[in-house]
Formats: sequence, structure tokens, C-alpha cells
Amino acid sequence: MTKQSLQVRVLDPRIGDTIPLPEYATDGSAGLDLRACLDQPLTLEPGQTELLKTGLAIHIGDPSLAAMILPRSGLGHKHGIVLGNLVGLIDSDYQGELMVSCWNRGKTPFTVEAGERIAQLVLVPVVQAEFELVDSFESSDRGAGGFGSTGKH
Ligand SMILES: O=c1ccn([C@H]2C[C@H](O)[C@@H](COP(=O)(O)OP(=O)(O)OP(=O)(O)O)O2)c(=O)[nH]1
Repeated sequence: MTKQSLQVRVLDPRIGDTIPLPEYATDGSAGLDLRACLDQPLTLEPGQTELLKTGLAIHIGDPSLAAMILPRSGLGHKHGIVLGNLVGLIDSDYQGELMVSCWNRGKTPFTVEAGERIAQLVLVPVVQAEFELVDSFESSDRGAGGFGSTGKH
């Protein structure tokens, strides 16, 4: 499998030392685990949202690519720790620190430890649209029917 080269800057000396660089957990993993680059453990109370540093910057560079920050399933399902922005979109020209908005949507406090895996980063292909203004569309099977128009729900 061909891998996409990705420029990464380490912004905190602990990355690559006490906090591992992001890595794919298995050969088939789609996401790179992002870790919390914290000075001390941080307790998120129920309903609380905090923007957490990762200590890393990436520059994707190619506008036909982007990256998405997605929640980790176990953290979200078992502990209610998801993303305050639901999904983070990293533009190909962004060069700042990767930040993770952590939201405790659960009912109990959750403590994030320094170096803990808090989210995952997925590289995705992007096609930019160029508008072609038209007065009407060619007819299609669905037409303008949306939101449950094909069945009961
Ligand atoms: O979870 C996230 C989401 C975004 N970003 C960075 C990368 C992205 O390229 C930049 C801007 O994100 P976005 O365009 O979603 O933010 P905005 O609120 O629309 O602000 P802007 O005016 O900066 O576009 O912030 C993160 O580090 N983490």
C-alpha cells in the first residue's frame, strides 16, 4: 500500500519521548491516534468542553487532501468523551497546532491523563467544487424529496 507523506512539526519536547508520535494501531487502521499533550491530568466535568493541545502541527499542503479529527469509539461510547465540534476538519493549508475539542457529554467526571489517546486523525480525499449556475436540473428519481421521503422514516 502506498502511504501519503505528511509534514509534521513537533511543538512539545515530550512528543516522541514520553508521549509517542501518532501511529496507526494496526496495518488496517484508518486513523492515527492523537494524544493529549497536557502538563497535568485534566478532569472534564459532565457537560464541560475543553480545547486540548496535541503538541503537533501538520501541513498537508495538497488541496486534494484534508484531515478529519474524529472521536475514539470506546471513549465516546463508554465514557461520553466526544468532540465539542463533533468533527474537526483540518484544511490542507493549516499549519497551526492540531487542537482537539473534548466534550464530556456523559454523566460522570472523566480525567484525561497526559499522553492519553483522545481522538483520531484520518486523511481524506477532497474535491473542490466549481459552481456551474443553472436555472433547473435534469430530472432525477429522487427529485427534491428529502428527509424520509423514500419510506416510513
Ligand atoms: O478540531 C479541530 C478543527 C480545526 N482545527 C484547525 C485546523 C483547521 O484548518 C482550522 C480552522 O478550522 P475551521 O475552518 O473548522 O474553523 P472555523 O471556526 O470555521 O474558523 P476559520 O475562520 O479559522 O476557518 O483549525 C483544529 O486544530 N482542530
